[in-house]
Formats: sequence, C-alpha cells, structure tokens
Amino acid sequence: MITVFGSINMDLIATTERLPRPGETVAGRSFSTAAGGKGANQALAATRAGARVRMAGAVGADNFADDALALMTEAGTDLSFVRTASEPTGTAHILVGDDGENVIVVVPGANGAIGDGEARAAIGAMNRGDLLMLQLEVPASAVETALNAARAAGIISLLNTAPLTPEAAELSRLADIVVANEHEFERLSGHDVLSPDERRDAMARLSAETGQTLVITLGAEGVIAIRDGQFHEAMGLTITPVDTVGAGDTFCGYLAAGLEAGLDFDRALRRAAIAGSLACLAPGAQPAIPLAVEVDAAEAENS
Ligand SMILES: Nc1ncnc2c1ncn2[C@@H]1O[C@H](COP(=O)(O)OP(=O)(O)OP(=O)(O)O)[C@@H](O)[C@H]1O
Repeated sequence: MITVFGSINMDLIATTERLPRPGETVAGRSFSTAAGGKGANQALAATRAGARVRMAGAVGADNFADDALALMTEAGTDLSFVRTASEPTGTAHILVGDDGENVIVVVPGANGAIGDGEARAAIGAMNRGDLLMLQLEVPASAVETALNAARAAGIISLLNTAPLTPEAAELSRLADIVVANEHEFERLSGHDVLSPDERRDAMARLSAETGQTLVITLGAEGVIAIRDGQFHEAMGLTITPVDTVGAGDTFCGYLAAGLEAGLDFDRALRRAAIAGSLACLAPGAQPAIPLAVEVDAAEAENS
C-alpha cells in the first residue's frame, strides 16, 4: 500500500476579464470549485493508477471538507488517516484573467496544523518496504519527521519538491527518491540555469553523493532520471495542452503506483510521463487525472 502524507485543499476559482489592482474591485465572469492540494491530487492519481492508497492529512470541520475529499472517496482511496482539525479546510483562492495570467492565495488552514503526531501515526501504520509519498504543502517539520521515521522503519520515501520552499534542499536529502521539475532541480542543485549537459552532470554528482534516485520532469520534453548511477529517459505524448495544472501531481502518483507494483523503472517512468501528458488534455487538476485504462491505451498506441 502507498501512503501519501500531504495537503488537501479546496480550489476556489474566479475568472475575470482582467485581474484587479490592489484596492480595486472588478466583476468576475465565472466561479468554480475543485478539489485540490498536491497531496490529495497525488493520492487520487496513484489510486486511479490502480494502487491501494492511504491518504494521511487533515481537513476542517466545515462544508469544504466533503467536497475536497469527494473524488478520493469515489475512487476508493483509504481516508482513515485524514483527521478533522479545528482549523478550516485548506483553500486556494485563484483569480484567472482573460490573458491567462493568475494570482493565487493559498490558506493552509488544516494542512498547516499537521505535525509530528500525524507524521508518526502515518508511518507507524506502514510496513517495511512500503512506499511513502510526500510534497511540501504541509509544515516542513512534519515532513522531516515523516522522512526520518520512514528511513528508520525501512520504508521507501518519494519526495516531490513542490512547491519549492526554503527547506526543500535540506529535506530532499532525507528521501530515497526525489521528483522535481526542472526549475526546482536548479534550485536544489544550486545552479541558476542548467543546460541539458550541465543538468546531467549535476544529477550525476548529487546522486553519487547521496545514493538517491533523482527524477526530473521536463514538461513537453518528458523526464530524465538517474538511479544506481544509470540515466533513464522517457517521453510523454506529443499533445496540444489544454491546461497543464496537475501534470506534475499526476506524474508523481503514477510513478509511485508503478514502482509499488514492481514495474521496471523505465516502464514506470514512461507510464508516469504518459499519464502526465493525458492530464494536460482537460482543465483542472483532479478531474483531468487519467484512469489506468486510458494510460494503457495511450501506451499501447505509442509503443
Ligand atoms: N506540454 C506538455 N506536453 C506533453 N506532456 C507534458 C506537457 N507538460 C507536461 N507533460 C507531462 O507531464 C509531466 C510533468 O510535467 P511538468 O514537468 O510540467 O511538471 P510540473 O512542472 O510539476 O507540472 P505542473 O506544475 O504544471 O503540475 C512531464 O514529464 C510530461 O510527461
């Protein structure tokens, strides 16, 4: 079973002709809500990929909680380690202008109340050899506790270094597998802009030093990884993206599910990259996460 330790949010999205300036009020065009949070998105992606998944996190005792959990409930994700906190359910307040520009305020709420107790409880319920997946939308101290407890218990940890936080580089050292996008990897490696050759050198150096598996997603260019000193590359699909939101979370969920199922590393990367591409073909994060049968079909068509 995969355990995802991380954030659960409700996204509140308003579209408007143009974004307001400070102090200004503008009329909106439309409003929608969507379940989100990187933890929840990745848990749903791994569940849709066919894995047995437990989500560990927190929501508030409010009307947003059920909606934030709805798609995971429907998919069959185990929610027994989702606690109801006294803080409100985490919310992301997203304004999108007609030019595609956006401004976002994330209020962590219950996600910010996750601490060492939740981390220890989640790891305590896992078995040696299980996979733990984390991101950086819950307090860094809880992520650190979870990663250390996982290592002590022989649990394999996969950390997605999103969103990039000041503690990201330090925390990433504690994980067995690190998944970063190219911008995050530049920050982790301490270099501003990396050419493809410089990126490979930086990956080789870092993984030789730490022994970690490093996986760097490259948007339309697919993914490059290094594991046990060997480089691996995979491409997703050639597509015209509708909305790339959630591509990275879908990638992580499918990669975790592939590794947990014992797929060979190249195939797990390829399926994750294909799933990431498919997630770009529909708007929003969670609704756009493909089912395993859709990834099977795309994989067969493009083999
Ligand atoms: N434009 C695209 N065309 C094809 N596949 C894509 C595209 N964008 C993303 N993908 C697929 O999704 C995977 C993850 O995307 P990306 O590297 O953009 O991660 P990310 O920056 O974390 O994403 P996001 O923050 O948008 O969720 C890629 O490795 C690729 O397989």
